[in-house]
Amino acid sequence: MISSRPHPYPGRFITFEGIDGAGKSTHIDYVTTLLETKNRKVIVTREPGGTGLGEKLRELLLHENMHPETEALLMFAARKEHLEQVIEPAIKRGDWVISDRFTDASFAYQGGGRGLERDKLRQLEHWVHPHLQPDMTFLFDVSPEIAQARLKDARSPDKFEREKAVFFNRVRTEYLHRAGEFPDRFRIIDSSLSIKSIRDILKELIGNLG
Ligand SMILES: Nc1ncnc2c1ncn2[C@@H]1O[C@H](COP(=O)(O)OP(=O)(O)OP(=O)(O)O)[C@@H](O)[C@H]1O
Ligand SMILES: Cc1cn([C@H]2C[C@H](O)[C@@H](COP(=O)(O)O)O2)c(=O)[nH]c1=O
Repeated sequence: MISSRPHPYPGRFITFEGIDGAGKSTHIDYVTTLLETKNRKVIVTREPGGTGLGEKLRELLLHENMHPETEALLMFAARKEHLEQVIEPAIKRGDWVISDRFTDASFAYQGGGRGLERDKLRQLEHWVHPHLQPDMTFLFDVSPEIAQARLKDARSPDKFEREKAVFFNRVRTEYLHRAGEFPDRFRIIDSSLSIKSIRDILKELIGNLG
């Protein structure tokens, strides 16, 4: 059972989620600047990654084929390091942590995309962070067709980005399912809107976070 309080610390933990190319990175920069103008100390990080070991695991995860359960276990292994070394120390100090992806991505990609049972992922979630959840999760929701058109020519695709639209439709559906399970935490952003419209929405939502 996951605790109803997100965590006991004075800082804030905000996560950005969505299918590849949904626009997370574009808006992380904007939200960081917004928070810094309010004199918040902001730590921007990402998953998989965020630590020395996590970045090594990211290389394997994004480029090597492996069994879906191996993929899930390595995602959570990287997450444990990330929590211990970066996320928890920062929010204990009172800083604001913005992470480009967290556990919802494992439910969406390894669960929805690869077909792993939710129950197995819940067990890993409970093992790795039983008493910590993000304060707020922005889900950038957009069709795989729009996202893939945006990513086209941006960079050479990794293992996930080479997946077909049918995979990303399953990932998107699982993200929306997760948002339905945790409506207090999730804010769903229509990522087909213009960058300017999304910024206006984010400004209002961040303002409400205190
Ligand atoms: N609302 C938007 N309208 C039009 N283009 C956008 C919008 N948001 C982002 N883009 C463009 O789409 C591309 C992908 O955006 P971005 O890198 O932010 O996505 P991402 O979700 O972080 O992707 P990934 O998960 O693969 O890292 C970029 O070229 C960005 O400028
Ligand atoms: C945390 C996490 C990530 N993934 C996937 C999702 C993306 O395709 C890549 C990360 O690339 P990005 O450009 O930094 O978004 O990893 C995953 O499958 N499961 C996870 O738990």
